[in-house]
Amino acid sequence: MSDIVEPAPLIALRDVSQVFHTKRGDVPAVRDVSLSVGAGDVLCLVGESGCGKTTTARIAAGLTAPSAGTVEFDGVDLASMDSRRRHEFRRSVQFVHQDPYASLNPIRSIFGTLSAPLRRHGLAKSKAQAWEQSKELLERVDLTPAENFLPKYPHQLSGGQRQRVAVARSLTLSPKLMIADEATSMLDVSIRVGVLRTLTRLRKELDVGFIFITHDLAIARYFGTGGKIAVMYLGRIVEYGDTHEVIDNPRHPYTKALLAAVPEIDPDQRHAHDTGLRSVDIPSLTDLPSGCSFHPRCPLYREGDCDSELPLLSSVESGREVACHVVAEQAEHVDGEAPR
Ligand SMILES: Nc1ncnc2c1ncn2[C@@H]1O[C@H](COP(=O)(O)OP(=O)(O)OP(=O)(O)O)[C@@H](O)[C@H]1O
Repeated sequence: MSDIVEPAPLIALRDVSQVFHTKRGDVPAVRDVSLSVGAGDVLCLVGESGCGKTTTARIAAGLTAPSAGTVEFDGVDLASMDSRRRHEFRRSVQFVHQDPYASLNPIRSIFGTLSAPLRRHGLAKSKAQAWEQSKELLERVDLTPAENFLPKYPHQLSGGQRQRVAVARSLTLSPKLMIADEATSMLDVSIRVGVLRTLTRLRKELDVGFIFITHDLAIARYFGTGGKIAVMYLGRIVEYGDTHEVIDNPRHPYTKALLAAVPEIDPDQRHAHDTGLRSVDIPSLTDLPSGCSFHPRCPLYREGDCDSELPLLSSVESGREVACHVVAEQAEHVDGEAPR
């Protein structure tokens, strides 16, 4: 037996589920999700609105306790952490929200926003030190000359500049894991690219792990280079693998439909707009279809198993997992073929 012990991933969600009890009935927002992110790695979570991306991210950040399953950070179960470890965890995991305007205090200057956590955690001993460190943080996120921005208030900045401040604030406590939830989706396209470039540079420079949530597959492809992607549908992961490989060669019919729905500028590529879906309506989480939740929309639908048996994620090729009866069966046939 080998003595080599694999390091624990930075964060690991194991069989995590989240049910919200509402007047409409129980909403199973996340169902049996398992995923992990290592130090310096990136995982993109993609899928349509309401598929459970934010709930998964909030569970990973310890902002919501899951109804079932466990979350481990650095190998320690969140539920069993003592207050010191929990404090460390809170410092180590930072969330960047979609709307920087809502997440920044309007009556606090940028210096006030950045210096508060530095002073509170004893990282800056004096106002002068806090000023220098805040300046460095703004330079890190390409807001220069930093001293011009520090006295300003959020309303005096553009959307892109505000999001850069939100990113700078998330860096104040030197996190190990950043969770970016649609962090660029509210920005104009031209500004979005600049903020994405900054985030990509930070990812490389700081060696932090990233959970990057987006509904935009082009953005996932750009930011998730060299990382993994998990495609979610109605609370479950339906496809998982290397980001570029999944986007360039999707296997699950839902991932294919998501990619086909991406608008195409080139008129020769217009056929790509045909998603192949049998229905555009997304079923309700309070009244999920039997078997595979995707079966009422699925172009590969097969009566018998798809509408009665839940497909679990299974390996269909090296490094690729797909939750689909038909794709799994096709993969088995390919594997079972006699070598020619
Ligand atoms: N606190 C809550 N109480 C009740 N239902 C909730 C709550 N939070 C989320 N939901 C529901 O859970 C489902 C998943 O929501 P979630 O925000 O995780 O999805 P999402 O993929 O991030 O979508 P979006 O991109 O629109 O934010 C949705 O049906 C949502 O209405």
